[in-house]
Amino acid sequence: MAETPPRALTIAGSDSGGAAGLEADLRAMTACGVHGCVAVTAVTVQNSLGVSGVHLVPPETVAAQVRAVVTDIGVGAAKTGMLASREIIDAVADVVDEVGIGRGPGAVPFVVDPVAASMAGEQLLADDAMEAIRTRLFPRAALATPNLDEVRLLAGITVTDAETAREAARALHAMGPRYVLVKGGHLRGSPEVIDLLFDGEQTWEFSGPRIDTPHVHGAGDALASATCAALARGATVPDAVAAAERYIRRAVAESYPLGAGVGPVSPLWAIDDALRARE
Ligand SMILES: Nc1ncnc2c1ncn2[C@@H]1O[C@H](COP(=O)(O)OP(=O)(O)O)[C@@H](O)[C@H]1O
Ligand SMILES: Cc1ncc(COP(=O)(O)OP(=O)(O)O)c(N)n1
Repeated sequence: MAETPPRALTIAGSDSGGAAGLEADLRAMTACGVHGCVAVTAVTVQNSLGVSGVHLVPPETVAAQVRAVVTDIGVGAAKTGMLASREIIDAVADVVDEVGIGRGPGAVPFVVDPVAASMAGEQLLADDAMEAIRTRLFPRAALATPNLDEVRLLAGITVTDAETAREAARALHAMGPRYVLVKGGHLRGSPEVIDLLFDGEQTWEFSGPRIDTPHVHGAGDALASATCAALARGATVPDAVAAAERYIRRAVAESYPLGAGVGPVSPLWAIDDALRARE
């Protein structure tokens, strides 16, 4: 019998196409050496062409899943993905306080990925829920990981270059997260992708050439989950983000077509490496 591995929890929606959402989260956590647990918030009807339906899980069921996982299995870190509604965000904020996820003494780190829209622009978060992310989740977060569309919705800042990215990181940090990672994937004209981590004083820049692929579905989910996994293994936030950045670059480089639209990044690229080595 093997030892129990580190555990992490994703509080997220399901993507029937298996590219983003909790399906991407679990694959990324597995690839990063962590047993992933799930609190499902919503079932989406989704494929490579977009989202055509959303069915919400009752808020009390979302909270009950978190309680069931943490009180029995225990987790070293948790993350959010699609939270869908204000009511679910309120239930999550309450239950993470109850079970010791967040910022109190001895609390396990909480990564808030403020998922607001799908890659095709379909809304994944109700209009009145943005304010709840700002006021109820950000103050509990060790790390917030907005993409540039979410930066605009949350902070009202359109990022076009390094200076506006720094301005956005400062504005978002003032809303409460201990660290903010402004993800640069959506700055499509730029030959480099630059992600900026900020803790209120220090800035870390993670940059690399933009990989030429249209298939980036699930990139943000995999990045936040790899960070959450590294936190569950005991890394600091800057070290966890650095490890996740190395991981996501390779996942984007190994992305593949799937269906007629946008295909996924490859969270399990290390398995492909292992299989190739065995051939
Ligand atoms: N074309 C790309 N080349 C290299 N890295 C990328 C590319 N697209 C995305 N990434 C990486 O994936 C991360 C998440 O992608 P992004 O599109 O910014 O967020 P989301 O998937 O949440 O919309 C980026 O911050 C970046 O590190
Ligand atoms: C169920 C579900 N959750 C999250 C997303 C968004 O995924 P993300 O990796 O943040 O971004 P895109 O891949 O959509 O750019 C989703 N589509 N579905």
